[in-house]
Amino acid sequence: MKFTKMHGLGNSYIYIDLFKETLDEDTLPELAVKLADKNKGIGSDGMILIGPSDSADVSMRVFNNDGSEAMNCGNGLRCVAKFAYEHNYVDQKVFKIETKGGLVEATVHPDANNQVPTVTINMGAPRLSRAEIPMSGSAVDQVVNETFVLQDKEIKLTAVSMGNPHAVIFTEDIENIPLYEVGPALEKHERFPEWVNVEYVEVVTNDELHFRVWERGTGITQACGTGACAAAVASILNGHSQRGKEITVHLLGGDLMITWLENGDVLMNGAAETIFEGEWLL
Ligand SMILES: N[C@@H](CCC[C@H](N)C(=O)O)C(=O)O
Repeated sequence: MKFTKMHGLGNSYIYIDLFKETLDEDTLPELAVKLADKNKGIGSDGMILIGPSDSADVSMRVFNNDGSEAMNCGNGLRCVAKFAYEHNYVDQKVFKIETKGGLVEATVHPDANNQVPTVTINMGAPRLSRAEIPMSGSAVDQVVNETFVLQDKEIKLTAVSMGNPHAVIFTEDIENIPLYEVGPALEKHERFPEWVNVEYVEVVTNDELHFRVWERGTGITQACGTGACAAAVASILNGHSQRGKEITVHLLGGDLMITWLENGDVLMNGAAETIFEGEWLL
């Protein structure tokens, strides 16, 4: 089986091209775990499948490195867009990608050699009600700076779905956050029936945020694209940032530019890189 390892700001996945490869559905979770293993596999944050779609130009499926399947992946979308354009699976610079969390629109920005260093994804509108996150409690309510008791301590969180669930916690000191304790405890908390990605955000200015993530099904990663979108939306919902204005999110692996447009959609712009291609022999 041929594969390509790609990353978006250090958030790396093993990409399999289902235009060429055939995989048995039952083996996918186990394959993701094996490929992602840094000692016995290739090493990555998970596995992403790129394939044909009935409703869009290409499709993306995402598996975390614990084998769980996610509905969406922002860094993965930019890499899928780059891959699809560079492999001529699309012939336009603007095209649609199907995810389990819905359809998104990709715009690639190719260089003079027709290679794609950066991509903008229109992620669609964030989903903000508890039912859409999902999170227990009154279905229609939004969760903005809500007090949450976690292991007898109070934290304040804002919940945002970008097709996948995020819990955003604001901090005044990003270098001293209890991510290793709060991340796993909140990720699998019973109030999030599908579990949750956990983000800490420090507001630098109204258009600049520092960001750290504990990803559902993976743990700490260098970057999370949907998480950066959720952080920008949460910053606006909490009155720290402005709608319609680009926000630079500083992640461990680099920067993403996020804009929550007045029409409701969220734009994410950032890098996508190919690391290497290879053949999986096991
Ligand atoms: N790294 C991703 C998100 C991957 C899925 C996530 N861990 C989940 O389970 O929802 C991104 O860049 O958005």
